[in-house]
Amino acid sequence: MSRQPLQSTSASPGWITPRRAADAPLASPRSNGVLTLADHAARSRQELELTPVLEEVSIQLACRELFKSYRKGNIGIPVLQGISLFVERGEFLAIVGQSGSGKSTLMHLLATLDQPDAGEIRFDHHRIDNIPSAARDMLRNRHFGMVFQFYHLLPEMTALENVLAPAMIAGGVLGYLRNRAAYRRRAYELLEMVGIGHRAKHKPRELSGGEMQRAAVARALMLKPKLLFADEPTGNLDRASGESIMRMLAELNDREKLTIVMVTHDPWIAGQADRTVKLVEGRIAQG
Ligand SMILES: Nc1ncnc2c1ncn2[C@@H]1O[C@H](COP(=O)(O)OP(=O)(O)OP(=O)(O)O)[C@@H](O)[C@H]1O
Repeated sequence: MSRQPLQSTSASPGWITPRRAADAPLASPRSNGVLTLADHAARSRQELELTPVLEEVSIQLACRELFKSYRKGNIGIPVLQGISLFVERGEFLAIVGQSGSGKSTLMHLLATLDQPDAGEIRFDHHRIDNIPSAARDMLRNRHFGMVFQFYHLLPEMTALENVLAPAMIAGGVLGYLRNRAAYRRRAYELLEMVGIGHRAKHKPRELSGGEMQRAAVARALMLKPKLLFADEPTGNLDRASGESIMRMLAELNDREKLTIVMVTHDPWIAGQADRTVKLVEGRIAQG
């Protein structure tokens, strides 16, 4: 993929602030000392000027020198030890490594489900590791799709309702009700697209593993994400179901140019991606 220089006028994504970042005073704390979302966006722009390596427009997600430890009593268990990587727009990246090497931890940080101890993460050139948790929630809801090994579908909801859930969260009850017909149409279309339209009214316990993962993919696509994170998406499936989920992801990447970051320990699954990054004991393996 060709790289182009950054256009520093790139628009601020809607999840940061309804105000344009360029309009905000540069990183000025409010009188009560609390930074607003606009301040965070502006600060990101300031820092951007100091970090040319992350400025290329083709780079959608990047992290630099990420460290993460877990605490067990008084003992810190280092898991990530200085991870730097980037993901280009439209790229399909696989993160591989042995069990315990830190793959899921890294993906959780990149997807803002957890925060690093040190280092930075940028999405569309904006810092996302240090923004308030409400902004992180909004970012995930509006711009990230997530697919997990164990599906994480809500058990009391039908497949259709699970697919609709991100729209309900994004718009609140009123927003959802206002656009209910359009949302339901899209949810049905997505269930058809992933091949389980006939299971729309079924609850997760009435679906096979492969069907649950298809419903999870449809849910992840509901709000047209810019980036899809998939953590061992085939890890709980038999070979045939796993291959068909992978064909679906590869097609989304090919046709829709959807950026995908996938964690897997399976070499065949990783082979479906454009590029592979290998973790060894919390570091990126060289070569
Ligand atoms: N919440 C936690 N508290 C303490 N330790 C944790 C926690 N989550 C993960 N770990 C530890 O961090 C290390 C990395 O875990 P992680 O799940 O990121 O590895 P992984 O490469 O995804 O492994 P797998 O392929 O088995 O899922 C492991 O040693 C794990 O035990």
